Amino acid sequence: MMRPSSSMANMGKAYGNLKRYTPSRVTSGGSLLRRRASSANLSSPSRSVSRLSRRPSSSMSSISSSGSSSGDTNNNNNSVNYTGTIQVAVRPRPLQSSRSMWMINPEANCVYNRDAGEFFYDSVFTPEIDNTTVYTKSVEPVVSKCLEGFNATVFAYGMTGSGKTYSMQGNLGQIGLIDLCVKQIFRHFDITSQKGAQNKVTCSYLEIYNEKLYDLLNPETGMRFGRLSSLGMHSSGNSKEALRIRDDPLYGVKVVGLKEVDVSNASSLLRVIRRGESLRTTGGTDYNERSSRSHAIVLIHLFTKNAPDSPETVSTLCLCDLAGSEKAARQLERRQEGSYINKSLLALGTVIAKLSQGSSFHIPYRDSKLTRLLQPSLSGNSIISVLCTIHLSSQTFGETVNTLRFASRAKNVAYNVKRIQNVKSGYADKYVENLIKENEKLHGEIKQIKDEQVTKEELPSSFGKNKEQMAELVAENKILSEQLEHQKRLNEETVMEQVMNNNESLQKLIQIQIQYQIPDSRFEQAVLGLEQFGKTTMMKMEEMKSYILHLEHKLSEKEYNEAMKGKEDEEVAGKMEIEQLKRALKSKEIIIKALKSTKAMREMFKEPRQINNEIENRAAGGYLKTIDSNVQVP
Ligand SMILES: Nc1ncnc2c1ncn2[C@@H]1O[C@H](COP(=O)(O)OP(=O)(O)OP(=O)(O)O)[C@@H](O)[C@H]1O
Repeated sequence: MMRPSSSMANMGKAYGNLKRYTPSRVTSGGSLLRRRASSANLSSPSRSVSRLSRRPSSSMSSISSSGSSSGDTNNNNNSVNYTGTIQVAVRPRPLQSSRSMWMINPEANCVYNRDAGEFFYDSVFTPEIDNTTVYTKSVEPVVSKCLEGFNATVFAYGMTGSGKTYSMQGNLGQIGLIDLCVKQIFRHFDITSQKGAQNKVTCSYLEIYNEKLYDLLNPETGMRFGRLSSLGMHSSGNSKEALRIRDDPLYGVKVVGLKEVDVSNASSLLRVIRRGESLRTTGGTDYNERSSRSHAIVLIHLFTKNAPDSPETVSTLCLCDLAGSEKAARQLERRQEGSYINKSLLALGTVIAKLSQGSSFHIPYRDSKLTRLLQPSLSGNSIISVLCTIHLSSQTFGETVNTLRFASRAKNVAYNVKRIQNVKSGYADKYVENLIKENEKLHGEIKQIKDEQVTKEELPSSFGKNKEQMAELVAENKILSEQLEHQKRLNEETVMEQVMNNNESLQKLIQIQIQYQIPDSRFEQAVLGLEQFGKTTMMKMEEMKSYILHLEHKLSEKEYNEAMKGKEDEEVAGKMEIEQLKRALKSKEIIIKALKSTKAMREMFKEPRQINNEIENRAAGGYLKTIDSNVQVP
């Protein structure tokens, strides 16, 4: 925790008393380069100048006195450039107690803390300063430039409860910066219209709530929102219609369907803005009873023609009251909102940091809706003034340091704004030409998306179906193969049955032969054939045993059951098959038994035959020899 030094004990009273400074650790010098992205203003004609621009020297950083204008390099006499860096002002909110951790010196435009160091800006205000003073010093010059035809952006940045809304919107006793802008614009137009100028003003108002864009001037969503609000459901924001952002060939970024209201004077513009403000999402937090839960952006479009035949100047004044960064709130809804707010502010911080470093790499504008919307302004196509509001208490030390660092980085971001005047000839053509191109591009994109959808939706699904069918076929094929195999075995079984019958007959014959001791070579051959058959049968039985095991195993397998799903009949058939095979095995065991007995009989038969042979050999000499030599014992 930071501890104020004794010399700082009375710092609350010491605003403006800081006399000596050391070089800032935080405030960067003016040697930074940054690459200007191809840019276009949110609601003004595209100015896609892409070049490296060096941060102007300090003398150039004041718009009112030193902003430099130079002739446009594209030889368009109607185009003028304005170069500078973001103007940064710091405004502390008055402290409840008299103790402050910070020293403020408005003469030196410095904020100081012993631990955090010194921070220098274009303007540093004391806490008691009013909105009008803030306006005169840091906003009025920007609006003046906007009235000359340059795009301008003013935004308030700071932690929750630090005074952003108080500054931008004001309160009952304090006129806000937005109102002061409106007054300045119409004061100027009143004067110029008396000199024959034609002016037109339109206004849009939107908020970014939980990373969604809502039109604060849309009566439909407004009414719906109002009704829900009266029911105490306003803060969900889900009922409101979210708007989309899209790239625009002419304006760089465009909010699709955002209402643009024509206003003829200051009071009607202020009425419109009040209406939008009333619809903005707010809620109570630990730091602020009426905390803004969204980033609110007012867009005032100015169209000026100094004479009926002179070109029209178009510029946009973008006024943003950002939601404040905050620590995790107790309430779930506040926490969720806070997380969106913090993420978008982080994205803004990252973009500002990259721009201030002169990064020529990718600037992550698309990381949040806020940076996406502010892209045309931040990418150098708008004069920017940032009002950073801070707390001076010790509890908010970390947040204050973060805000001051953000402010220091913003100070280094340069812009090179081009004023374009709508010359009758050429501009309209260019506009139409751009629209045609955009239209063609969109057609192409739609076609591509459709094609992709066809590919995504049809091919994979048909492929999926094929895959399913394939799996089914494989399973069916397996089942059919098994059935075929089964049939073959059944056939073999039938054959074997016949053989068994034959065997029985043969056995009978053998018995007769043994009984009557009839020497006959046919018996010999028959016995040998039976032996051979027995061997084959044994082999087949082994095969069948393993086949039965295989089938039983398969039946227990999940995959097999899956394939058999819905085919209970087949499952029953499988079981029957096993039963049949078991029966066949039993029969074959009987055959083997029979064959064994046949063999035994043969042995028995052989002995008397040998005896007989010997007798007969002796008697008839070699008769059976010929027969024996023909017999091949396996
Ligand atoms: N400079 C100031 N002078 C007097 N009162 C102030 C000042 N700044 C802020 N306040 C008061 O502090 C309270 C919070 O201010 P405000 O609502 O403007 O904060 P905020 O930064 O907009 O907060 P959030 O981000 O939560 O919306 C308000 O009651 C406001 O009147």
